Amino acid sequence: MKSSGSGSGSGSSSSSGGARSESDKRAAAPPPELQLIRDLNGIPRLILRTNRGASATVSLQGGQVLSWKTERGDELLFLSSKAIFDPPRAVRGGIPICFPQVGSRGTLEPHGFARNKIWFVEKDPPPLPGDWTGKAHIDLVLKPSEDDMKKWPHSFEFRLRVSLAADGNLTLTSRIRNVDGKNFSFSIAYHTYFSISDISEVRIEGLETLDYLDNLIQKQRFTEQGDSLTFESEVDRVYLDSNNMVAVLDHGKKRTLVIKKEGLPDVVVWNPWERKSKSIVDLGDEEYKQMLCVDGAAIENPITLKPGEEWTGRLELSVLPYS
Ligand SMILES: O=P(O)(O)OC[C@H]1O[C@H](O)[C@H](O)[C@@H](O)[C@@H]1O
Repeated sequence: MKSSGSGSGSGSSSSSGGARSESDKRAAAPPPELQLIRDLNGIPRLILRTNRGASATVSLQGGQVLSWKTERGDELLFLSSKAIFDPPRAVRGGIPICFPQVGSRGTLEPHGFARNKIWFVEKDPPPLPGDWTGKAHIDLVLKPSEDDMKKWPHSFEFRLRVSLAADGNLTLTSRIRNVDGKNFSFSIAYHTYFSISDISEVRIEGLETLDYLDNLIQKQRFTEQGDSLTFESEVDRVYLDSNNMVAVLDHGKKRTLVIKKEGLPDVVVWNPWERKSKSIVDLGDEEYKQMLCVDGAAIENPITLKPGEEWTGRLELSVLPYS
């Protein structure tokens, strides 16, 4: 577990009385903090905070991000008011990690077992290339149990770094390593539940003209025709081979959630709408209006790793004022 500081603070000594610039104030502020709390079931949760007050909460149950707040305290992720905190069940909301299977495309439980496992904090993970200066982060790791190996007989190490930049951007970096003697293949999704004003007030940009598999029509393939995606009924689709940037424009909340992704060609879009919501015990009947799942994923073409190989995938979430 680590909390990286905000850099060398270069320039912070230049103010000699008078009004200090924003960057001076930030450089002088204490470094980002990492706080440990426990939920009602004793499962540890870690809270990352930036100097300016943005925060993210990560549970060791599932390695699941449960909350992501701006510096003004606005929650950007949806968490159901009916959420059930009863391990090993994944919590309805936040960002569950679907691995090594997404949905029911395979023989495992829906969305695979990673979201139902307790992950461990890793104090000294192998170095991760890239510039992490100024980002508070934690490193988690999941390795298969004997039970997991019975269901999915492949030895892997799944490292997840959750980091929060000084500007509040949230990044989830996954590294999955094959430590087995034979190849294996997997699918993955960051099943991101965004908090929205109202489903009638949002649209998604960045999926226009793409092919998608419609989970509601036997995974049949269609091509998106519209300018941007709006919602009038249940949607459960896997958009294929998308650009590395997708945006959720929320007219009601006057903000745009931006999803940048690497190594994750597909995008799942899910809203259960009224009828399905009523059948989901840990979702309020009307809560479908306040949530929209937009997941960076690798589904259509599962990722294959040879012995010793490692795959990296990254999701970066940010929020902009709506224009
Ligand atoms: O209820 P869960 O197992 O968490 O799944 C919730 C939803 O996740 C994804 O978005 C799938 O595409 C949906 O088919 C599924 O209903």
